[in-house]
This record gives sequence, structure tokens and C-alpha cells, in this order.
Amino acid sequence: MPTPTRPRPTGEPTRVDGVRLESLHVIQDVRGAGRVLDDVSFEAPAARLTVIAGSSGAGKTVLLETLAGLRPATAGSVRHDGAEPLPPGPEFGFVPQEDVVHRELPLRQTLVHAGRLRLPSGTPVEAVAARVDDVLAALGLTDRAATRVGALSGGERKRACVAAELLTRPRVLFLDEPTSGLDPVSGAALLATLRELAGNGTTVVLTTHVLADLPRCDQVVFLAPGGRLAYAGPPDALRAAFGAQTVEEVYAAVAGGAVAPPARSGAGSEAGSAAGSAQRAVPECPEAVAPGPGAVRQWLLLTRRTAALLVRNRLSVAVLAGSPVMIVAMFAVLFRPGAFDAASPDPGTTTMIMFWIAFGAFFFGLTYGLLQICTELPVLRREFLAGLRIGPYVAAKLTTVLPVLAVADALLLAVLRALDRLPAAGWSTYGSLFVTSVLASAAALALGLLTSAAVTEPGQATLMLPLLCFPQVLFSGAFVPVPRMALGGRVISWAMTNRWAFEALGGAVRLPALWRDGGSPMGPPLLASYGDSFGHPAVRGWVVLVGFAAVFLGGTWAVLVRKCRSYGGR
Ligand SMILES: Nc1ncnc2c1ncn2[C@@H]1O[C@H](COP(=O)(O)OP(=O)(O)OP(=O)(O)O)[C@@H](O)[C@H]1O
Repeated sequence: MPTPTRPRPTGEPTRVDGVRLESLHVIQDVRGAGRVLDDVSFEAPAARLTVIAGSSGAGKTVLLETLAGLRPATAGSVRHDGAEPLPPGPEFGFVPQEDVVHRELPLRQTLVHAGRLRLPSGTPVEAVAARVDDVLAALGLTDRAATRVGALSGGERKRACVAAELLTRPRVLFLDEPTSGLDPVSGAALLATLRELAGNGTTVVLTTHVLADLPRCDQVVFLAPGGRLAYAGPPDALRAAFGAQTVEEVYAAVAGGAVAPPARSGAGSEAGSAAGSAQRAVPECPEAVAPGPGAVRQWLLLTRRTAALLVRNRLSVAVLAGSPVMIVAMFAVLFRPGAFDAASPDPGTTTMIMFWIAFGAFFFGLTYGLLQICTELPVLRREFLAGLRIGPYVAAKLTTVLPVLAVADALLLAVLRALDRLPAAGWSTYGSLFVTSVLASAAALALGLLTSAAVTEPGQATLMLPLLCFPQVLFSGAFVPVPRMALGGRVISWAMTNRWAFEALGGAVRLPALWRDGGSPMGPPLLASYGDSFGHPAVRGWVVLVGFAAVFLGGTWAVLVRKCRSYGGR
């Protein structure tokens, strides 16, 4: 493992004007967990490093999110510079427990993407690059700039998350357990970096389980089980406040219900002064901060980033390239050539070829979509706080992945024609087959995105694959023609995109005429079974597929807005 490098100074660091934070008699009731914070009052002074400690489940994360203004308090209040917390903007930094930078790209490129999304609209590319270089140097990451984020050590990756936050020079930075899982040297280096940030004016608040973090901060806030404040004050007075020899003894005393006397802990007095100042304070007018990029620019930036991530992700590339190759290979060995020969067709095979083209297009779309969102939800939620809009985000997924799907669909049709598994027909027939395939893929991609947005982890998305595929096969109308289905089956088949794609494809290659006039004894009975399944204009199927895609994309948008707005359990 590379030795953690100490941050290097980069000329004269720009001082920022840190935010003074106050927690005033905060009570936080969480559904399912009861009272998590119980009358917590303290002040986190501007330009200081405050550490929130306490045993597991004491409410440290909830307190951090409440102090950050991400969770409204059930009772009591939180003040930033004596006023209501403003919605998060460029002056606000927040690093949750999960990593909030993509792992696929080199560190510098990752930060340039983050900078272009977060820095004010119109910031020149060179200025973004210069800012990224400054931040990399300030965090001692310059020599790791070309390394893929996923290949960084845990401590370096945590600093990479902090780097993304520093791009906008935040006045306040919240971090949830940034030193957890780091070796003592990496943890100490990160703490030193955060101290330096506080020295430059940023108010830094972090939660921790690491005892060594406590003496390195300016103030300790100690939570007792049940979310009561046990201590708030300087770290060097912590042990004395509990009559303890070691910090471990403090943990044990607090677990047993000990609370430091208010006068010594400073909690009461500071809370008092905080409350007083809250009444006195004239809410400061927030500095005018230039807005970030608008919706169209966000869409362009996200499209570029999604494309870069797509080609860098080995699993995506394997799925992108592997699925069409696998399906074409299976077609070639499964079906004999010439099934569409007008003089002696093979009606059963023509049905199956149409079905598997429809299902292939569906499968490409679904598999491409399923891992798109769930693998980066923590990044999206953090960027949402920084001003990213969900509409451009979902649109960027579509505009990046759909062209790849279109190429896969076109290749599938071209190879099948070249292998004589599709009829010799004109451009209008193949144009219709192509449009139907692309729309089937688009609807499936949208279904994949919706599923990816709705699940809580990638493993669940993978489990959803068979669940989503089975009904599309069974109720497509290929194996049991729709007119032969029971009433319930017919109703369900309406909701299957594969049914509409299958019928439009069958109509495009004129299956009814081939079966009726082709001279195969199998033709007329099949025609009787399928009824008028293929008798509608392809446009009908296209409209239905576009409708499904729109509904699924709308659902994806709604789910993501709900998930992003509920940051901090709201
Ligand atoms: N969204 C939520 N829904 C239900 N319970 C919650 C939610 N958020 C927090 N809690 C509960 O609130 C309590 C405090 O949680 P919190 O994550 O703040 O603890 P913590 O001190 O940070 O713990 P740890 O150190 O283990 O991370 C826990 O009992 C937790 O289960």
C-alpha cells in the first residue's frame, strides 16, 4: 500500500469565512427508532474542527445530518450563522459514509467531471482544471491524479471524496466517519488535512469511532446512548470531566449513564450563549454565489461522463459487447436458414425468429439499464444536494445508452439477414424491423432504469432480471397466441412490451401472408391461432412502446427525486 503523503501547500491557500453552527435543544424522533436525539444543545464554532463521538447507535449520524440541515429537527432548531440553514449549495460540503466519487475513471478526470457539474456556469475548462490541480495538491493527491479511483487506497479514496467537496471552497464541511476503516497513519493524515482546512477558515464537523481522532480536534461532542449530550468541550478536558484515566473509561462511563456537569463540559454554557445569540443574531445575507450549470448543460456534461464511465467499466463493456454476440451465435446454431423462403416457408421457425428478435432487443435494453443507477446512487444523492437535477440525469442515461443499443439491434438484424435467418426484403421492411427493435430496447432500457432506481443495491437489481424477463416471455403471445390465452393472460399481455414488439415485427415481415400463401400445411392453422395479432400497422406497436418508455422514465424520475429528497431520512 502506498504511504499516505502529507498535503503539500499550494501557494497561498484562500481563506474562507467559516459557518458557526448551533444545535439548540434538538430533539429528533425517527419512525421505527423512537427518540434518537434528546435535547442536544452545543455550538460548533466557525473555523474549528468538531468531532462527534459516542457508542454505536448513539445518534452521531442523525446529529450530523440534523446539524447539516439535511434532517429537520422534530423539536428545537439548528442555526447556521444564527439563521435557518440554507438549502445546500456550493458553500456546503458533505461526505457521507459511502464513497461519493465514481471508481472507474482516473482521479483527476473524476474531479474535473465533478468540478464542471458543481462550479458556476461559465467557468472556463482551464479554470476547472486549475482548481482540480490545486485541490489535489492541497490533499497530497497530485501523484495519484492519473490513478483510477477504484485503485486508490481507502484513505486516498476518502481524501478523493473530500477533494470533490473542496472544489467549491465550502465554508462548512460535514463528514460521516471519514476515518473508519483507515489504518492509523492514513487516519492521522486525513485528520491533519481536515485540521488544516479548519485552519483556513472552513468549519469542519465529523463523526468518529476512532479514539485517536479525539485529541486531534478542537472540540468533542460526546453522545450518550439515547441521544443525550454527555459532553461538549475541548478534548483535553474530556477525561477529567468524567474522572477517567483513559478515553475508553469515558466511553464506559457514558454507557453507564454518566454525563459531564454542564459548566465543565461547556455544553450548557455554550448552548446558553448559542440560544442567546440565536435570538440576537440578525440572519446574515448569504453571499451571492453564481449558479451552477443549467439543465441542458448538465445533460451534456452527464452524457459525456456516463459515456466515459460506460467504456471504463469492464462489466458494462462485457455486457454491452457480449449480449449481442451471444444472441446472434445462438440464433445461428438454433435456426436453419431459409425459414422465410416464400415457396416453402417454415412457419413455426418464422414465429420463433420474430419472438427472439423482440426478446433480444428487450434483453439488451434491460441488462444495459439494470446496473446504471443502483451502482452510483450515493454519488447521485450527493450531487443532487450540489444542484444536479434528476431530469437531465435520466435523459443522459437514455442518450448515452440508446445509441449503443441501436448499434446492437442493427448488427443483430444485419447478421441474421446475412445468415439467411431473415427474409430478402426491401429497406422499408428492414427500416420497420429496426425501428421496432430500437423502441423495444428503449422501453426495456427505461424499465431497467426504473428497476435500478427502485432497488437498494446492485445485487437486488441482478435478482430482478429473471423476474422481469419471465413474464415478457410467457405473455408475449409467441408461445401461447394472445387469442388463445385465458382472460387474465390477455390482460397481462397488454402490459408486456415484448408483446407489442413481437406483433410489430411479425407485421413488418408480413407473417400472415407468408403463412396463408406460402404453401406450408403449418401456415393456415398458425394463422387461425394467432388471429389478427400481426394485422395492425407497425405504428401502433411503436406508439405503445414509446408510451411504455415514457411511463418507465417518468417513474424513474419520480423514484429518484423521492430518494434524493429523502437524504437524511426526511
Ligand atoms: N432512517 C432511519 N430509519 C429508522 N431508524 C433510523 C434511521 N436513521 C437512524 N435510525 C436509528 O437511529 C439510531 C441512531 O442512528 P445513527 O446512525 O445516528 O447512529 P450512530 O451513532 O451514527 O451509529 P454508528 O456509529 O453505528 O454509525 C439507530 O438506532 C438507528 O437505527
